[in-house]
Amino acid sequence: MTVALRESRILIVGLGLIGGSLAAALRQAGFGRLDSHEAGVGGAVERAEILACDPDADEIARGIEMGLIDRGDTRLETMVEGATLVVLAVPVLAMAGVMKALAACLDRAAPTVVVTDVGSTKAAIREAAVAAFGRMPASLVLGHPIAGSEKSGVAAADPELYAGHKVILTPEPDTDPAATARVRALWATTGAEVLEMDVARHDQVLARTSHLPHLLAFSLVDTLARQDERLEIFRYAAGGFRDFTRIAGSDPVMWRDIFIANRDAVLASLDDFDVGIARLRRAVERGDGDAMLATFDRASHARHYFESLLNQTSYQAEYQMQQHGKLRYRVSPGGGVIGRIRVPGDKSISHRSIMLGALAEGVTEVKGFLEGEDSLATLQAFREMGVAIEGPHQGRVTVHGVGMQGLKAPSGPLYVGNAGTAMRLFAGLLAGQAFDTELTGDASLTRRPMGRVADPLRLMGAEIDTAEGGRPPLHIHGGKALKGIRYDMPMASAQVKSCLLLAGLYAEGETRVREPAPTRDHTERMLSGFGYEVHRDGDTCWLQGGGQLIAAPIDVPSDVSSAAFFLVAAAITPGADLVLEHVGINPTRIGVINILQLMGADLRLENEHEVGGEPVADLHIRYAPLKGIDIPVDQVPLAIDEFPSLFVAAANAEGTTRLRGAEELRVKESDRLQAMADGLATLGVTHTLYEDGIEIIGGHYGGGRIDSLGDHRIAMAFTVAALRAGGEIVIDDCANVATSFPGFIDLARRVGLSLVEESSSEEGT
Ligand SMILES: O=C(O)C1=C[C@@H](OP(=O)(O)O)[C@@H](O)[C@H](O)C1
Ligand SMILES: C=C(OP(=O)(O)O)C(=O)O
Repeated sequence: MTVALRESRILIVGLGLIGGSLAAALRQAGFGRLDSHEAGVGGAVERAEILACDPDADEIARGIEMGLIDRGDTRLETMVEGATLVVLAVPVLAMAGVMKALAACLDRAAPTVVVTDVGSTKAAIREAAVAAFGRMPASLVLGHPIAGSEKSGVAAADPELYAGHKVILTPEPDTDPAATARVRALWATTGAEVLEMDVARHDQVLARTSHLPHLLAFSLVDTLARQDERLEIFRYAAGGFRDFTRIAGSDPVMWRDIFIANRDAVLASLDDFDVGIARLRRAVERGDGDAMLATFDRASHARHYFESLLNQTSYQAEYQMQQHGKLRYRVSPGGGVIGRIRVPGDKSISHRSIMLGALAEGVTEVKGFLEGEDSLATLQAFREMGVAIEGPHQGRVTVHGVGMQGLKAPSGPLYVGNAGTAMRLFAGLLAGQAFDTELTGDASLTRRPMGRVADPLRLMGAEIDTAEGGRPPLHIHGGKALKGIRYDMPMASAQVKSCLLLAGLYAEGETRVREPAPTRDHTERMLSGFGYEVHRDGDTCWLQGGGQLIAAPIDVPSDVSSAAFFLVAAAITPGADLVLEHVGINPTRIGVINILQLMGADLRLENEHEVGGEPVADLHIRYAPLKGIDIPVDQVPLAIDEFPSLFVAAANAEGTTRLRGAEELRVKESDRLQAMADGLATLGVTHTLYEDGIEIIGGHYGGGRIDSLGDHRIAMAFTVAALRAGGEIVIDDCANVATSFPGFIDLARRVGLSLVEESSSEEGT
């Protein structure tokens, strides 16, 4: 928790860009302004002050002139007296001298003085502190604001320099927590986000993410400049050069110091870089396009992932937000549904293809992989754990399996965006690893229940921390010996079942899961396809831990959950005649087909065959009037993701459609019962909402504006509803359609819907 900044006198030692910007940010936040009274809690009257000490008297004069500091001096001993917080903002190599000087005059400071620094490397500064003070003082909290600019000097001070940036503090085990809290308060006041890590980790992380890129930028610019003495070449330098080398304009002295101070960690990161660049060099030499593509591809995905991590949103959605603000669909009423289309690959199977491929011995070739954000998040997470994955390229992915024990600890949290499947299956798989992991997701996923997996995993011996109410993030402690359990699932969930089976691979003995109703069995099928024995007897499946997976090719069928939107579109539109090719018709997934047929849809399965252990067919649907039905309760888990579109079918059926026993819909990407009920109400569809279901009376309905709540399936369901609406339907917050159905808009237009995508920043908001 961050406490408020209560210092009465802050002394900044070293008034350059970093120290000056700190003063500017504090001033901007109101600290030490004439009209403010931060000093002292209980009514002290003195105004808080910012003082500076710098060897350059001109810098101090400029600082005073700019209103950043109250006064300053070139001698430390005259300034320390009365300071409550001292910030050392001198170059890294000057730190040792300053620490010594400080140690000599600290008795003049307030008894509770806290000292911190801003140095970019920490081990060398800790050494300097120990040399100066004889040990690390409990009131010295080392820190590093990760912000900077290629400019230098107090004249370039920027009050916004730290806003939204990270500041890493590296307290020691015996650092006074109250001192840490005060340094936190200092940085929080500048608008920075304050984190803590240990010194060694800080130096490694910074060597890779900051020091190495600076070294490369300095080197590249220098190499090119030397080759062309008149610098003629820079006349032709385009954006790529500018983007890559901006940081080569940074302060040379500061960077010299950093490379001296963080020598070992920088050399280690340079060694890694050498290996990578040598590999690329060989690929270029040999004209090995595949190798180049594999590298560029991994890098490009990693870059997008990095972006999304920063923004904590799924990556296409994030890109979309950056470019256009929030995405909205504007769907004209009417339209036809005619043609022959193929929807993208199955999301559930795509997730699993990467997971099992990564843990297998050998290389798994996947085709038909869903290039949606959910399954891409799974793919990226395995890259983070050291698995080489090529692609995806038009649905083809090559996973170089590392074996059951071959995953490496990721260097940070694994961010799985919007994907519940990824988080829950990962929980099981990661519980069995030797290393710790943290699983995070976007705002929607962070609201979803994870106790359903954490609780049974704990029974197996896993150690998992969740946020309040069993919500993400999940902290999974590695190195725990798991034991097989017999588990009666309280809800019909394939995610929970799959999570436990994956943990069971790492558990001693047998892991048995009983499901209250059949749920999708892709995990079991794929495990069998990878040579791992999975048994089933009635409602229970089980496996023995300790086996291994052998890579096998995977052909991912089209996703019946995506096909569902077009099945419903055709089912409700007079004159419709549509073929959906190569759709997965696994018996645990065909609830939507069964329900539509019960409602009277003219829906036939053609060209049925099997690919890689999963049945597929072309689905041929023509318009026929629908009638309301009571949805058989045994169909609910088999159609769990298809209800948003089925509700639209119900709104177009004659009579009443009743659904009960579907309380699971309340814990999906949104509360889908509520979200659909609200949208149907907007369109004027008569319905009654229950805790576990809904009754919908079919009939005519109008247009309106719908909030999809960022739920992909709500957005697509109401798009389809427009085919029979009396007016235009506008749907907000649609970017997450890309999580499961990239290209939805194009296919919708291709079959005959009329819609445009627009951003909420455009006219007519
Ligand atoms: O195992 C899977 O791939 C899935 C299982 C279902 O979730 P539950 O297990 O929570 O029902 C489903 O809603 C989800 O889209 C995918
Ligand atoms: C519920 C869904 O997915 P997940 O649980 O993986 O987020 C879905 O795709 O409808």
